[in-house]
Amino acid sequence: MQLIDGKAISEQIKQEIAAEVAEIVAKGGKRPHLAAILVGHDGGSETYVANKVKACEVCGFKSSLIRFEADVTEVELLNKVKELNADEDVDGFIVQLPLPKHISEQKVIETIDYRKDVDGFHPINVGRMSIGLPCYISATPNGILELLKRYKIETSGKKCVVLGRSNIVGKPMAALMMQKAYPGDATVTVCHSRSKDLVKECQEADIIIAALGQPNFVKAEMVKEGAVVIDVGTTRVPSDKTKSGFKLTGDVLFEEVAPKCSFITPVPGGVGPMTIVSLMRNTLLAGKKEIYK
Ligand SMILES: Nc1nc(=O)c2c([nH]1)NC[C@@H]1CN(c3ccc(C(=O)N[C@@H](CCC(=O)O)C(=O)O)cc3)C=[N+]21
Ligand SMILES: [Mg+2]
Repeated sequence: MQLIDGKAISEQIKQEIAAEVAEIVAKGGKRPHLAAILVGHDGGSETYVANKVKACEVCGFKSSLIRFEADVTEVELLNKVKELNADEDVDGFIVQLPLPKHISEQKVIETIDYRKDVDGFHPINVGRMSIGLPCYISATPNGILELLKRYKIETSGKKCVVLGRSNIVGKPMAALMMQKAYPGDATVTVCHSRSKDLVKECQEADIIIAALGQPNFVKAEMVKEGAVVIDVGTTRVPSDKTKSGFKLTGDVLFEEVAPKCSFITPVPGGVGPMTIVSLMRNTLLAGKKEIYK
């Protein structure tokens, strides 16, 4: 069994990005600038956004954090999005999800200029991704592709089961794993809460990508000997054993599943850090205007 070290790879990629930024700046080019909008004080969102700001520092990016209280109106938030769309200094920006119930996430995403949508959530980027055109690919699926690549994991002709059908992970992940490329060329099955034979599908899978948000959902009996297991889950489960009072828990019952795997990602230290690094890479592309002018 080989542990996929997302943390180590993410550190390596950040150094690669930092070197490229240093070169750009030395030649008189512009330092990439990522802005993030954070609404409310959700613990998970606070941590993820703080990690993004830290990663910007390591990569040599400029970063701006814009905060709103949870009772911000949709109009106020949309106005800030429009302001960032028009701000020539900002190369890319994200609005951290989830948003409070009174705000339409879809409306916010569609208001972001797709040329600055470094999350890759705008329908133009999603559409371009699904037909293989240059675009911003959403960070978590892209981070997973990078892990498969760096560990030289074979995907062509493999049976890949994606658990979960969210717009930000499950759907794009399935589209990417079936594309004519490496990583890709897999036979993809998507399972979700209404699937009838989820256990059987998993048992037949060469690659399982678990993105349901249900802690410890994937058990040993669901996994074939020698399978590759990618765990996207990051649920904060209460725990009295940690200082923070919670334990970050994946969708895979790691202790039980790991011995059966050829490769597995841990939580934390697997997909999460790669998600952040993918966002950094998209921001670098935005700064260089490589995808859209
Ligand atoms: N607009 C938007 N873009 C996102 O990309 C986005 C989002 N909203 N909302 C929530 C999800 C989740 N997500 C994670 C980012 C980093 C870690 C991460 O850094 N995880 C660390 C540990 C973090 C910790 O200590 O809690 C790890 O797994 O090792 C996890 C999850 C981005 N998302
Ligand atoms: Mg789901």
